[in-house]
Amino acid sequence: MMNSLISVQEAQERILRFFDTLPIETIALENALGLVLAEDIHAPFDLPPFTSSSMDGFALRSEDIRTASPENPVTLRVIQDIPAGTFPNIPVLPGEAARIMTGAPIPMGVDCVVPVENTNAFNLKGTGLPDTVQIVSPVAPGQYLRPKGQDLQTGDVVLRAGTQITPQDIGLLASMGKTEVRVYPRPQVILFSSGNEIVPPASPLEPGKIYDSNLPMLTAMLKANGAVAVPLGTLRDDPQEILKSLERATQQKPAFILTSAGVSVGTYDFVRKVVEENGSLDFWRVNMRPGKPLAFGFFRDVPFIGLPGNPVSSFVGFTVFVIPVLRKLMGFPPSPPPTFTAILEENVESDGRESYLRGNVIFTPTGYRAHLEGHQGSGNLASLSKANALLILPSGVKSLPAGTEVKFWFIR
Ligand SMILES: Nc1nc2c(c(=O)[nH]1)N[C@H]1C(S)=C(S)[C@@H](COP(=O)(O)OP(=O)(O)OC[C@H]3O[C@@H](n4cnc5c(N)ncnc54)[C@H](O)[C@@H]3O)O[C@H]1N2
Ligand code: MOO
Repeated sequence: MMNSLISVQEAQERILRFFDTLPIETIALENALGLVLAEDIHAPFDLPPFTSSSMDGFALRSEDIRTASPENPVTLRVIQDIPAGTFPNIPVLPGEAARIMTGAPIPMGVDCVVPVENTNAFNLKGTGLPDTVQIVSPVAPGQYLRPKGQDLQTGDVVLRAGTQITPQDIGLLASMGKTEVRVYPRPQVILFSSGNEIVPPASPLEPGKIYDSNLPMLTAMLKANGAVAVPLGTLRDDPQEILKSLERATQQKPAFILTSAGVSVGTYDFVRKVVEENGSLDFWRVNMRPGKPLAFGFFRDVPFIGLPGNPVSSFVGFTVFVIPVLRKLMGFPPSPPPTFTAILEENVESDGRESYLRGNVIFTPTGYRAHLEGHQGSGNLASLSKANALLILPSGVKSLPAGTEVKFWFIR
């Protein structure tokens, strides 16, 4: 068999060049979490929209209470009650005060609010409006007011195109009355597992069969990265069935088709063959460990990514190749995943392929320290589940001694 491995970087580039950002869509704000904004957002009005009190207390003229002290309190006439949600129409004149609650608009004529703690009406809960109030200390003009437009002024840029929408952004957009935003939408990805030995977790486990871990794992990885996953079950090792299933998948016009297994050199590895005969195969082997038999091409005119069947290989292949594709489709700028450096606590060996080893990294006062986590066989999901990082050995490196630096990505 001819050895035609391409590097991880070349494989990434060869895949990414066939993808573009998806056409912009307007979607409901509640569905926008995690998506990338495709428009600048300007404040449609000032925020806060009116000057309000920041304390429960009394709104008044600061000059009226300049001399107030516990020994010589100033008594003012209480002329109105301003609960939050109302709008006051009566101005406050010299010698007068309005009872006001946090968030309520201030009336005309006042320039400050005195918190209840500085009055003789310390507990306002459930009390009727008093005729007078005694103020026991002065406050400066402007105190305990939240001025109109303090946070944002009409027309200010609130969020820039390219921002990934967070829960706090959703809160901010809602505070401006927004119900929809223009975003790069979620790509729809159709995925299959494959292999005659694979059965779905609900069914009885007969001899020679194993439960399908890849379809649920890859579905979850797609969702975790913002895509709409459409898992369509397991392809049997039968070229006709694989062909029919892939044809059905193309009718849904997915961003791409993702499969696990059936891409290696086994007698019954038909997935790659069906793609090759009904489209084109760009490459199918990468100089990496695990995850070498990774296939990329087109089935008809739909991009196809075939991940290796070994569950850890599938996980690593998804992390290295599928996440960048999703990010590009969803309008993220091209950038490598956050990469950190740790000191190895043990010797680490590989075979010279670019390697992604399961590790555990802890933070210490002198920086991150890393050790391998469990058996590195690419079928072993328990060690992957236990690991919190993938330790990355560059291509050509067969060993790294304890005490040297290793690059890593967090995976939990
Ligand atoms: N002669 C060679 N044999 C193999 C090579 C090779 O270069 N020469 N590469 C090995 C490597 S590395 C990998 S990775 C696998 C990949 O093979 P396939 O992608 O064709 O996958 P299968 O052979 O069908 O399955 C591999 C392994 O994974 C299990 N599997 C498959 N699907 C699932 C699933 N949905 N859930 C859980 N486990 C799954 C399957 O039962 C096999 O044990 O090929 C090596 N062989
Ligand atoms: O590449 Mo295989 O993925 O080493 O297990």
